Amino acid sequence: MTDPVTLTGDEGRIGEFDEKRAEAAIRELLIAVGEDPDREGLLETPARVARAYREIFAGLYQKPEEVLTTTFDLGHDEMVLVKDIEVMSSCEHHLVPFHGVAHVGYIPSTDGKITGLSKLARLVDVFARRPQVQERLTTQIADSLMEILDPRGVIVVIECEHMCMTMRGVRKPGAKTITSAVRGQLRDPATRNEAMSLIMAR
Ligand SMILES: Nc1nc2c(ncn2[C@@H]2O[C@H](COP(=O)(O)OP(=O)(O)OP(=O)(O)O)[C@@H](O)[C@H]2O)c(=O)[nH]1
Ligand SMILES: [Zn+2]
Repeated sequence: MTDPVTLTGDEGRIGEFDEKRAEAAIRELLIAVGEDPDREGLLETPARVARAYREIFAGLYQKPEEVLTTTFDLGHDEMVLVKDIEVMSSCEHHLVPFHGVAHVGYIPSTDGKITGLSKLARLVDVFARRPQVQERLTTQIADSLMEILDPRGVIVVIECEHMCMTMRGVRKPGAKTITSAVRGQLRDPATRNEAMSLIMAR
């Protein structure tokens, strides 16, 4: 078993993942849906699901500044854009997945402070691995980049399919939700259009 981790979400809450409590809750849920948690196939399920949730919500215990630690002063002052970063998140209304891709771009600060490309994908994970709505996921990525890298502009575009709209409820597989957040110089229509055409190019 992994050690308990301290909860350091951006809302400043303090706590840790309570594996025993999660396990008991899953057992209760199985009983509530009319299953028998003591039948052989389900014996390990509460513990397994608890461990799965710990992983799925791991972003609750990470701070964005912890993943954006590697920065370089390269003096590069043009746009940097990483496209098609896989997003795997959980809808906070139904606790089922929504998944798709994120495109994250920024124009570095005037002194050219940039970060490692993989760190942008790690930043997406920090916020995706929490109970989320797509709009908040999008703005949290944009705002934390602005705060930590002090860039001249940021653009975040996310395209996702929500399982709560496919496996239940309205049942519309294939429907995609697109959200965007632009900050700083990327609000300028010409710069924003340049970024959007790079994002849309296949
Ligand atoms: N804005 C937004 N809505 C979301 C997101 N994920 C799920 N939802 C929506 O949250 C809403 C919750 O609506 P409710 O009426 O409270 O729940 P419900 O009865 O399960 O709704 P249905 O999904 O329409 O069956 C639904 O319309 C979902 O499609 C998201 O990331 N952003
Ligand atoms: Zn949902």
